[in-house]
Amino acid sequence: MNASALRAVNLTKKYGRVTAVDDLSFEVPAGEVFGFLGPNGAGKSTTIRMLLGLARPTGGRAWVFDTDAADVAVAHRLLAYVPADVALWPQLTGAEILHLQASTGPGTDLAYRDELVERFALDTAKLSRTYSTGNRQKIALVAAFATRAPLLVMDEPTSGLDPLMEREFRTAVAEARERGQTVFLSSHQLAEVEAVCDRVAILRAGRLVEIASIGQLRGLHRAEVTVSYTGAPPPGLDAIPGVDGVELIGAGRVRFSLIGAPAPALRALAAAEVTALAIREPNLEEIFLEYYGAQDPR
Ligand SMILES: Nc1ncnc2c1ncn2[C@@H]1O[C@H](COP(=O)(O)OP(=O)(O)OP(=O)(O)O)[C@@H](O)[C@H]1O
Repeated sequence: MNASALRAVNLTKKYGRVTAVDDLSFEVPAGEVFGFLGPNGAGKSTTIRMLLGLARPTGGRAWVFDTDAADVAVAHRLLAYVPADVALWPQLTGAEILHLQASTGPGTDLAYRDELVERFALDTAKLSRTYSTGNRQKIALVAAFATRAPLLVMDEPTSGLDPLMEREFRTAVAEARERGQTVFLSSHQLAEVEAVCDRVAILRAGRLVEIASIGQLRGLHRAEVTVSYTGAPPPGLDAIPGVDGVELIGAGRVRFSLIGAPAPALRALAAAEVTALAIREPNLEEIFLEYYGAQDPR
């Protein structure tokens, strides 16, 4: 089997004059938990629809492992999908739906599924038409996590979940990773992506603006450094590459932002009598805002 669980090459989708996805290429190695981020209208759902064979690309191609994404009969044996708006058969109970999905999908671990039903606090005896949005989402999540499909594709899967269930979701993603499943997770919940993903792709106006591990992303963005010292302030900070916004904040404290390797700044600090040093790395939300900040994404 191919070492890539998902591969997009020059994937493009135009709707009339709107280019929803523009020449997108990326690869998700098997076993990775991959975050797919972007503001509203960036092209995430359109990309997912092409990866699932639900929309035909205007240009480019996508593969699910070795299978062309358009060959849905084969590709969908390798994946489980949780859509953003979960629609269930209204006249079936949760249990009946889980049974149906286990018997038609790519193979289900029934014991694990029953454990997930407990952990997600689902009452599966109810008719699904009585379920809230969050409960419909939980049925779709339980059905997907319990499959042995090597790839799980999830589009905004936790938007309707409360914080306790969000925690279960994170645990279930970690368990999927331990089993070697690949998870492709489109999300607006940046703390969640930060907590569970190995790498993230950031999309803007249909184009890939960044693809990197969370650690690499932090390295590309500003960290905030606060230094306490006695005696004279550390000299020459302003002139150090990567150092910006040097600011004396009260007696014996200086703050500045830092991009890149900290070694030159640390050498300058060594000339002062430093009593405390704090480096706060940006979180994913701050990084995201730096990409999208003041600008209109479209
Ligand atoms: N069927 C369609 N016909 C015309 N334009 C479309 C269609 N589907 C999507 N678009 C346009 O393509 C662009 C990308 O939309 P898409 O739904 O993929 O974004 P998204 O990143 O998933 O957004 P969100 O976070 O709001 O779900 C938008 O400008 C949207 O208006």
